[in-house]
Amino acid sequence: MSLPLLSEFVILHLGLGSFHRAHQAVYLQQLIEAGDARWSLSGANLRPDMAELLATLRAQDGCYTVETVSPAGDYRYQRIGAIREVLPWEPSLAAVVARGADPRTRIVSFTVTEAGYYLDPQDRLDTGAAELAEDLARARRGEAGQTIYGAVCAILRARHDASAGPVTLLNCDNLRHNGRRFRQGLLAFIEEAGMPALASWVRENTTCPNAMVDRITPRPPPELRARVREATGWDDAAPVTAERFTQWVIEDDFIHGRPDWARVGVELVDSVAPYEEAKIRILNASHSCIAWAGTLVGLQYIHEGTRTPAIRRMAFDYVTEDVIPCLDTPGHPSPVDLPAYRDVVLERFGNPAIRDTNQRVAMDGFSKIPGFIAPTVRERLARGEGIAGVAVLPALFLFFLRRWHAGTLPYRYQDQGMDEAVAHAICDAPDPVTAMCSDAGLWGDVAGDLRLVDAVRAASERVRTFIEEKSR
Ligand SMILES: NC(=O)c1ccc[n+]([C@@H]2O[C@H](COP(=O)([O-])OP(=O)(O)OC[C@H]3O[C@@H](n4cnc5c(N)ncnc54)[C@H](O)[C@@H]3O)[C@@H](O)[C@H]2O)c1
Ligand SMILES: OC[C@@H](O)C(O)[C@H](O)CO
Repeated sequence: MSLPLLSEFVILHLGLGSFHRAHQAVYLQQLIEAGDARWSLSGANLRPDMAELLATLRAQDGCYTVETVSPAGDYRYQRIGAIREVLPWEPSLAAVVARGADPRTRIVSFTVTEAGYYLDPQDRLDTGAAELAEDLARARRGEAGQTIYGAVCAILRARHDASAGPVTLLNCDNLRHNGRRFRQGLLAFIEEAGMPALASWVRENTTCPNAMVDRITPRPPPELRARVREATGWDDAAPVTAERFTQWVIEDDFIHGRPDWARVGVELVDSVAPYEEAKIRILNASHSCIAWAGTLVGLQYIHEGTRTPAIRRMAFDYVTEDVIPCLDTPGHPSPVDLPAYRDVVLERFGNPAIRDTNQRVAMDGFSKIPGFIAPTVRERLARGEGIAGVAVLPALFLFFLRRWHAGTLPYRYQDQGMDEAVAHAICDAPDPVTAMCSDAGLWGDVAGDLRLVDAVRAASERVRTFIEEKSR
């Protein structure tokens, strides 16, 4: 297959959702505008869920507008042309594999959501998941798959066969130790597919830096197109909108070169751990807290919940009482000013111009509880400390889940990590609190711990009172 020339070096990105276009593509655009055009992006989706958007982007030569809005309500518009190639989706992923095996491709990056990694709390690959089982069967037949592992496995096999050289695999999802854990899952997938020689090659010829990514990027609302047209004169059919704030911290472990991202504000560090812990536990977990609580009292947007004192208090207390003492200890002070970080995060959430929906942020609770919330419970219990602050979050989720179970949520709840039979069984149990707190998929080694059960039960009373007061 002949492929068009993109640039000297290429980043192949898998998962062309809103976030990639508002974050990684913007950094590369800024670098290009600063005069360094050695790198460009090729973008693709592993699933057929964005066919229309991909077609639109192709029709626009990969160009689109990013709208950003500051907490003070200042709007700015930037045209992005860094995605120089948009690969159409096809079941074989042939063009994706070919681009991945192109020697110019030095980085394969991806955003496939937290639920796209199929790792259990012990970081074992959940080979029982239907999509993964299908992809393993495809890999054994020499075909590409539609999970990140099935796709990257096919790319690496083609790259190995073509002697195309080493490649960095860069995870841009909200996942703790996202590079290391992806690598663990990938190697397990390749071994399970019966390709030990490829696994050895991957160990030697790839790196997977951990990275922390941050920019609140809501689903593009219908009115965005008109706003962009009004502001820029361009009738862009694929714009995105995001907050002005942006951050990308990456461990500097690239095996075959990288863009000079430091020129445009990317932080290249030795260890991303303190940044990702602060982000996941303070930003992402509080975000879910506000989305679940807001939904329970009939709110539609994140800023509305953040500006509701009782909801803000739940998030503030959770961070202040339970998270900060975990992340900033006398032996290991955090390089992040955590109270200031908390305050900035709450200010960002309160931005009314972002209009981020509770529906988007509430999703994937069955992946977010183990990833964002359970570590705080585990660490505090191990140290004999109380968990009253953090217990409010699963208590909110349980009320939320029971609304889903009863069919009374105001929107469709999406949760790729949820086994619906398990979720219904939790809600139908004589004691749903005990049932939820005993779920090993949510809580790992603290599942069933009576201190967790008691704390969530007490927190549930606080949540019940909150809902009753708000509905009076
Ligand atoms: N939106 C944000 O504010 C934000 C900020 C930081 C990080 N992120 C990360 O980016 C992810 C995507 O966010 P978005 O706003 O682009 O969402 P989106 O809905 O616009 O796009 C989701 C993308 O993930 C793909 N995908 C979903 N499940 C998959 C799976 N199981 N396997 C393979 N591909 C899958 C979809 O095809 C699509 O390309 C988030 O889940 C998060 O990890 C998002
Ligand atoms: O908490 C939901 C996330 O998608 C969030 O918007 C993002 O992580 C902010 O960077």
